[in-house]
Amino acid sequence: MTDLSLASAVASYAPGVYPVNELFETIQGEGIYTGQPSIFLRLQGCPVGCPWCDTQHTWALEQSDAAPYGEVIAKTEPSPRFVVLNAAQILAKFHERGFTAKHVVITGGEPCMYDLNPLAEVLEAAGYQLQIETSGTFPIQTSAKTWVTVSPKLDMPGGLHVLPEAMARANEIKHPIAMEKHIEALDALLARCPVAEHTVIALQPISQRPRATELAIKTCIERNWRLSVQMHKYLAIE
Ligand SMILES: C[S@@+](CC[C@H](N)C(=O)[O-])C[C@H]1O[C@@H](n2cnc3c(N)ncnc32)[C@H](O)[C@@H]1O
Ligand SMILES: Nc1nc2[nH]cc(C(=O)O)c2c(=O)[nH]1
Ligand code: SF4
Ligand SMILES: [Mg+2]
Repeated sequence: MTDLSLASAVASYAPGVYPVNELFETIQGEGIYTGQPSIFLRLQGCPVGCPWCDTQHTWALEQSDAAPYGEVIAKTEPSPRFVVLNAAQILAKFHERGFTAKHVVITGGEPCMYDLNPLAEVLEAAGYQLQIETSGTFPIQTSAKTWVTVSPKLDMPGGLHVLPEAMARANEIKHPIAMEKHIEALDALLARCPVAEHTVIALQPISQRPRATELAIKTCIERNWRLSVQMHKYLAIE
């Protein structure tokens, strides 16, 4: 799928309407909210193309993958099938499914391809707290209260750039790393795009690789940064 056809597929959704690849309740496994019971809403579509991405099934947004809600929630394997839901329908599904978490993680795919304000308005009015997981390559359209986790993507095939305003808005930077050069790239990004004083910085080893994990631990101790280890993968949960 070309970036242009992805962009026009995204633009075909009215504000407040979202293609949902997954909707489930689990424990947040990454970043500062690790351990927090959370509802995960995974939106379809991403043009960034990280070669090690663990959700490559969310990249394409093909109309032929639109599916009924029942099929999407019954998935047992990752697939690009998605259901189109509006904000009120998403909230209704939370109630119907008996979810008890009050923390909602909006991820993807790249959720910031969509205007998340209508969703934030509905969910916050119902007492939910929002967190978004984003690459920082699209303008962040969400409520002021949303916890924004930016996982910067540098030199990825999508050729997109991290936006200075995304870095400035971030409550948390969660940088995936495997090699020393990824830390150097983060240093250069932080010099070019400053973050707020309270912004938490975390390193996340790519795919549990032992050398990446060792490097992340060492660097976090040296810099007084946080370590994020994708706890759900160690626990083999969703
Ligand atoms: C799948 S992405 C979706 C949200 C958004 N596109 C982004 O990249 O932040 C969610 C998080 O998983 C991280 N991630 C994806 N694949 C990973 C991997 N193989 N190892 C470590 N982190 C990974 C991303 O960096 C991001 O922090
Ligand atoms: N448990 C769990 N925690 C997560 N934190 C971020 C995730 C993501 O895919 O964005 C994720 C995920 O897929 N599962
Ligand atoms: S930006 Fe996120 S969803 Fe897109 S390819 Fe990279 S890790 Fe995967
Ligand atoms: Mg994940």
